[in-house]
Amino acid sequence: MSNYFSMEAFDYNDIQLVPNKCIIKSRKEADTSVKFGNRTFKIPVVPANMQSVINEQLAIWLAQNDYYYVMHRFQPEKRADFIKMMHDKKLFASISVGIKDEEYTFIDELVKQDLIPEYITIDVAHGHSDYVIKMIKYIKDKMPDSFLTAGNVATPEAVRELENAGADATKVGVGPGRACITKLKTGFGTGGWQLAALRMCSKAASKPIIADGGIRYNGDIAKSVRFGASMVMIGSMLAGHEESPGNVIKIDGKVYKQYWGSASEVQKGGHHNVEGKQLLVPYRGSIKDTLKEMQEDLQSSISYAGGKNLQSIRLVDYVIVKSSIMNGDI
Ligand SMILES: NC(=O)C1=CN([C@@H]2O[C@H](COP(=O)(O)OP(=O)(O)OC[C@H]3O[C@@H](n4cnc5c(N)ncnc54)[C@H](OP(=O)(O)O)[C@@H]3O)[C@@H](O)[C@H]2O)C=CC1
Ligand SMILES: Nc1nc2c(ncn2[C@@H]2O[C@H](COP(=O)(O)O)[C@@H](O)[C@H]2O)c(=O)[nH]1
Repeated sequence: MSNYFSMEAFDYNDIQLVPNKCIIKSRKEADTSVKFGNRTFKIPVVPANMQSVINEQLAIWLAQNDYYYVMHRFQPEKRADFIKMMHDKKLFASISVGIKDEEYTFIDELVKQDLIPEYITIDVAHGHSDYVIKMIKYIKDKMPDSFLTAGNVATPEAVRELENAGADATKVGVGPGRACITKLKTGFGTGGWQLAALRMCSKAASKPIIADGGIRYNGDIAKSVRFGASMVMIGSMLAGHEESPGNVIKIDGKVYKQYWGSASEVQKGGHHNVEGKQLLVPYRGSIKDTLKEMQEDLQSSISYAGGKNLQSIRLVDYVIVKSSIMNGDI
């Protein structure tokens, strides 16, 4: 049993990273690329595998442009064709699965048809579970060459157990999401201390971690990297784009897009075990520009870290400033 009472609880708002002497002439020299599985991606950012964030068209564009993506699992019958379509285009396939009985049949069917995705993500709310461990073992047995991420979890114990079961990466974050009401409805999760949870989990991890949920500013990506993330999963900040699946809504001359949680009533089509809500996020133009801006801001972060690549961010000092980083600015 871990003792969390003595743990320092802090979140993205509570931390500032401490600059080091700059060693590059231009921020353009800073390398933001990250290896995840067998591939190298432009930035350590992945749009959330939610139906309000990603669709097939966006997945194709992301894969074509060296961004990591994870397709959602909410149209299960389309997943086999999706893998085939991506492979026909010579692109990598990255899908999500759940843990219900029919998912075992789905994995068997993929193996039978020789449709092996390069990346698989086991995506459930409470990933520290024997049923997730069983699914990890099943997938690694049937598809040993697929890079398997499992989540979501909140503790070092969970990270270790999923890694030991065979997961190639774990996804950390229970309840910090913008569309999340898990923290309110169940009293559990990493809402308000996601960054501290990430720190704790990454100390225990021997494989990559995806930090999932709670990113509100581009600088939070660098903070996630500092505290051990190899990848950062983002929902709300990537949901308001031209390419995003949500409907456009206009109110008083302002333009928004719908963003809904994967455990919301909208997604589930019913009101049992609802742990998510729908909200509006401001329309932000093309996702291409937002991803480019994230890359440029990360290049600046690397420069402030006094290095040339993401590794330099992992080594910087930090200060806990307890919700005062806005300094009255907003
Ligand atoms: N990151 C986060 O904080 C959260 C994310 N989500 C997202 O919502 C989507 C739906 O998630 P989920 O409901 O897990 O998917 P599923 O509906 O596939 O449920 C997962 C399975 O685990 C069982 N289960 C047992 N305990 C729990 C529990 N506490 N929470 C959820 N399932 C449990 C479920 O059975 P039964 O339904 O009968 O209980 C079901 O068989 C996913 O995309 C998930 O990532 C949802 C909540 C939190
Ligand atoms: N508790 C819930 N969490 C959810 C739900 N749908 C998605 N999610 C998680 O949120 C992140 C995205 O977070 P954001 O802060 O960037 O918006 C996503 O990747 C999931 O892990 C939900 O219905 N309930």
